[in-house]
Amino acid sequence: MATLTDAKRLVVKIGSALLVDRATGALRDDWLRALALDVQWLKGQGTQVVLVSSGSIALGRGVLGLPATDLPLEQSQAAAAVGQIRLARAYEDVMALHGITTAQVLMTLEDSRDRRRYLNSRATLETLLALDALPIVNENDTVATDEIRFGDNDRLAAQIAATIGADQLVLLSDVDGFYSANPSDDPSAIRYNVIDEITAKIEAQAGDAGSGLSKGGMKTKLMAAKTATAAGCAMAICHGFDPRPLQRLHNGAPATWFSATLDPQTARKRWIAAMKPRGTLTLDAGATLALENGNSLLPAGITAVAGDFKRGDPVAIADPSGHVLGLGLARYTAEETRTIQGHHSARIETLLGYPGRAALVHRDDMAL
Ligand SMILES: Nc1ncnc2c1ncn2[C@@H]1O[C@H](COP(=O)(O)OP(=O)(O)O)[C@@H](O)[C@H]1O
Ligand SMILES: N[C@@H](CCC(=O)OP(=O)(O)O)C(=O)O
Repeated sequence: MATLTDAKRLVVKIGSALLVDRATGALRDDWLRALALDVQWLKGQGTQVVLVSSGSIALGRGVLGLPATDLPLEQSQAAAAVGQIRLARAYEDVMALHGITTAQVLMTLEDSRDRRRYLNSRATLETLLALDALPIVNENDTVATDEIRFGDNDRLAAQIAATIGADQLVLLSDVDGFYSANPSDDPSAIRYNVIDEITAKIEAQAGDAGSGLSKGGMKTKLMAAKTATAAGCAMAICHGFDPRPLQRLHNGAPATWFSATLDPQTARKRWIAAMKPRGTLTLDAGATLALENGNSLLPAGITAVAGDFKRGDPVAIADPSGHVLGLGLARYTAEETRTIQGHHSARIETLLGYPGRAALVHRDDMAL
């Protein structure tokens, strides 16, 4: 079974009920201060951490004097606008005490559906992690309309975990795991320790959210588990209300773990391999060898470009004899590729008139 400190890359989702006091609508400062200790401890062990934090609507509604009931969309968006700025500030203040730089990342569902935006958000998150910043992600509630929103951060967190190839996702909740029935309605319900496969029986056992502040309940947590585990990321649901929940989990606090059956790299390569190519890049012998040695594909090694593709589209990669080696996601359009093919990466800016990325297909975006 997975343990927390095995994770190289960890995504932690924090539900509204943990951050915001239900009775007063105020931020739970002590809890947040203790969370910073958990983050510092994990980073000290070499784990890269991304937080997905809810709480903007719960915080903002208190400030605006809105009721703690379901709000109309415009009011919840207004509450999110007021709450998000406070939430970001609170994280910044508390993490700065430990020398941790925070970064606010606001996402919409479209950012994960559109491949270009998906690749851009992935590159930004990768860069933030490389620069040792702590990304704090939330849905961009103020602009996301009903049809195009995640609506809950359980699925957003799973999407982020899949996007950055995290190996573990922890959902800090107001319940210590997934039970055979909603434990607040059925005291005889039993908690699962490990779920290897999400069967129809398990799906039938998932209920809605219990508290007025929360959105998802177990239904969205199961959807999150499907997304995460299919991307090679193990997922835990555990109780987050008491201080230092991550250290508690590490020390054996009760939880439900959803197992991942493959690693994130393999999952990503399978995902790419299943795509339909929009064009073909033919390589020279040197580039073919470079790819076989695990390198990215540079424009210099391309001898021919077929098809019409946009940035982020899948393209087939062929050796000099036309034999298809595999698939990759292009970082340039077909037109741009034709302009820079056969040229050294240092000349890209001169040829295109704007700076570009050195690799045409990054090795992480390739399935050979
Ligand atoms: N099978 C189940 N096992 C555990 N909790 C369940 C189950 N079905 C429904 N729930 C409810 O889901 C709640 C947790 O989800 P939610 O309220 O959305 O929390 P969060 O704010 O962490 O997203 C639990 O408190 C419980 O009331
Ligand atoms: N984006 C919303 C969070 C929605 C949500 O999933 O809430 P929760 O069930 O408490 O994790 C907010 O910041 O209020």
